[in-house]
Amino acid sequence: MPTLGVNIDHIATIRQARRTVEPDPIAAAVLAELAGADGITAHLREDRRHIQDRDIRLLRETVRTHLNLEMAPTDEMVAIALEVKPDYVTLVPERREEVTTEGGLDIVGQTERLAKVVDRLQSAGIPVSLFIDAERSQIEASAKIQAQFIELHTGTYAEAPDEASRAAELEVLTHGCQWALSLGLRVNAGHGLTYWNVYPVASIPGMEELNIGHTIISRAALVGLERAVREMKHAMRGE
Ligand SMILES: CC(=O)[C@@H](O)[C@H](O)COP(=O)(O)O
Ligand SMILES: NCC(=O)COP(=O)(O)O
Repeated sequence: MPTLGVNIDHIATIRQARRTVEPDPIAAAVLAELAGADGITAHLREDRRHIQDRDIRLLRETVRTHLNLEMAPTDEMVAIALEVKPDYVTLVPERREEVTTEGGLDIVGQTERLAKVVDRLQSAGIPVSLFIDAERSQIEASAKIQAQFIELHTGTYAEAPDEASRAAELEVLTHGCQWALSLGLRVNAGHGLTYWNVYPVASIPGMEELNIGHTIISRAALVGLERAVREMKHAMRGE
């Protein structure tokens, strides 16, 4: 059964709605860990729409499980990662006008550039995960540039319009995970997972960590963060 990385971006979304100081993502990370989160994920976006640089620096000081910094593969973000030293970095695609991440990073189309970013981070002792679609070519390219992890984009699975297409997407994720493991990659997954769709993905053999945010924070707004995290841990076990 995979571990749970709680993405606290949307605690910061609520704070930024008023450009104020609450709710504090740092407090949210503490509560999430107390409730059983195995890791904390935070996405420092180029436009700082939610997580701020201050949040990342304080999370580094306070997270007791492990800190996953999601970021675009830019010089600015690499410099921040090298300074803060998260437990691992997940490289994700970003477009300023996107509402949320729309797909996986194109490793095949920018292999040389991303190889340099992966090397800079991993040479500094920061393992790198590449957020990709479960396509064989992207998985092979990720192994070629020697990333330690991939994170399979589960958005297409999550947004599947019916049971048949969802089952087909689950097969794609399962085969992608198996292929990645055969190439020596470690495998995480995330994006769009909810209490209702998480169990089949959590059941994929070899899946190491699921990064889940929006659905947990949405439930936390109604029942509290500790309960929302505990219920996600149960949902991942099919309970
Ligand atoms: C890569 C991914 O799917 C998420 O981890 C990402 O953080 C989504 O971006 P927002 O949190 O800004 O929606
Ligand atoms: N990488 C996925 C993540 O961290 C959270 O995505 P979501 O659950 O907020 O869609």
